Amino acid sequence: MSQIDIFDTTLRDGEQSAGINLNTAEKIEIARQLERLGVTIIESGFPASSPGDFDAVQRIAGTVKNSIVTGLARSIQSDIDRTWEALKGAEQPHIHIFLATSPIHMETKLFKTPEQVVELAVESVKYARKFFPLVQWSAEDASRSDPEFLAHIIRKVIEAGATTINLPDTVGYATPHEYGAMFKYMTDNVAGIEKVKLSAHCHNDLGMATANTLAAIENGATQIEGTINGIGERAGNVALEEIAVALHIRKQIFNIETGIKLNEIKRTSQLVSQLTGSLIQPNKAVVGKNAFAHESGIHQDGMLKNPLTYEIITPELIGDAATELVLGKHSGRHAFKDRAVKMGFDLTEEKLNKAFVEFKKLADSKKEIVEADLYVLLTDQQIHDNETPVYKLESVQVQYGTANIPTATASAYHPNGELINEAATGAGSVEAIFNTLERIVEGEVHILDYRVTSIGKGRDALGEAVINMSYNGETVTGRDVAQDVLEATAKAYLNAVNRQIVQVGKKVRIPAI
Ligand SMILES: CC(=O)SCCNC(=O)CCNC(=O)[C@H](O)C(C)(C)COP(=O)(O)OP(=O)(O)OC[C@H]1O[C@@H](n2cnc3c(N)ncnc32)[C@H](O)[C@@H]1OP(=O)(O)O
Ligand SMILES: CC(C)C(=O)C(=O)O
Repeated sequence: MSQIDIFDTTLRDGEQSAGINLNTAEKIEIARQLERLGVTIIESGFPASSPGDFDAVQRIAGTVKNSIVTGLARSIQSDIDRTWEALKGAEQPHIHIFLATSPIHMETKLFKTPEQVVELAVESVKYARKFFPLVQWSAEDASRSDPEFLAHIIRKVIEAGATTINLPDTVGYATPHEYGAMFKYMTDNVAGIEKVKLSAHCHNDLGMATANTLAAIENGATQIEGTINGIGERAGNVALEEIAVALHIRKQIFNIETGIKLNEIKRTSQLVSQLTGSLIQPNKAVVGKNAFAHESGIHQDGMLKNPLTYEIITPELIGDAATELVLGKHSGRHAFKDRAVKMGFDLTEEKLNKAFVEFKKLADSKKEIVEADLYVLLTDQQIHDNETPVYKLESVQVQYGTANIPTATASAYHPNGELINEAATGAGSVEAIFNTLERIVEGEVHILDYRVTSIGKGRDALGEAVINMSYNGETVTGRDVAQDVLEATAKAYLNAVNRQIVQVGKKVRIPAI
């Protein structure tokens, strides 16, 4: 198995993302985690660009011991001098010098002829080698450069002392075939290229950064540059976690070792997201919130029977929590039953089926069913006894306005099967409901306690009502949930009454909720 180097540029190209600005302390924290992750090189900034970047690069070089620390510089002596100032205390001083080689950049940005560009590249590499044992030279916009010219300038900078040659797809323009072909062309046509490291640096403008990087590896790249979570200029850089995991999962194809501690990936990703304030899209490969979440019934059934049916990466591999079978409208009975059993419910098939029907109804109106929702649903099934007739709420309606007296109307089936309609007023909507239901229910009710809370998070969280009452001299508690707290209140009221009726009917004690 051969080894490739991982060059992390989260703190340089990653920080070039619009809206990201890390201070020195944050950069040091990320650098320490990158070191733990096992990256070979940390590009910690562009020392000549600002005093803040200079400070961060210098301090990271003094802190990190197990990864090489580098800084970016233009092909300008003062940039190189500044980088040396920042990095001279590093264990293995390394500089990254770049110069554009594509016609469009040379002509319209640098205003230089190809010959002038070669001369400048050679001069700057020679100058840098006076100080730095390790000099990486990047041909900015390599993928839009003329291959013959690129091969020529690479020969010259290798002669001048470059120890790494980087061929960036600066604007994310190349296709995997083209990018791989460029590496092959350089390996075939530049004598001595095997003596230096050959690096890939891909941007994601067309969503091909990962594929391009893998194509470079297949065609001779020995170093990969990228960022954590794929942050970076415009659409970002290649996400290093994707490369590391792809090389691991498909090792039969690549036969490559990266030195990355895969189980540090999740932690690194979260730290970078937190400190940069750059959120990770939920469906992001490897580190997205949904990367290990299975929502549909057929997938969940497969996962329960054999996880390999739908899971090519385990969350444990990258240091993430366990796989999640998210219960929602696409879930099936197998996943539902599995969760009920894990939650400690031991229901008959019939009751599970009934709960499943209720679950599907609820899932139609709620994005995600959380355990608290399930708890209520399954508990209801556990206590519900079809043989004892009970009260059943048909409908409830409340009229409320600051200028009106709150009035509730309700219809409910009496245990004898009769549909009863009643209305009453109250000091508020809840009292109006209580007063209305008191007219429907036979017997004496005294409300002892009442509370409402929300179940789950977000706007579509369910409302839960819990009512503790004395009914016909016995203390009972009723609980229910609904999208609306007033509906939950009416149901909880009748549930409390029904629990007493069922207890009396069965002559058994039902445990308190
Ligand atoms: C592909 C990449 O990601 S390259 C890295 C990009 N990163 C950054 O630019 C972040 C940090 N940059 C900065 O803080 C500033 O741009 C600085 C401090 C580096 C330079 O600022 P300024 O001196 O005001 O120049 P400005 O950024 O406006 O223009 C860049 C100049 O560098 C020149 N230049 C660009 N690349 C190179 C290079 N590799 N070598 C030499 N000169 C270069 C440009 O031609 C332009 O020169 P000009 O002023 O003669 O026209
Ligand atoms: C400086 C170089 C390597 C770069 O960031 C790019 O070309 O994208």
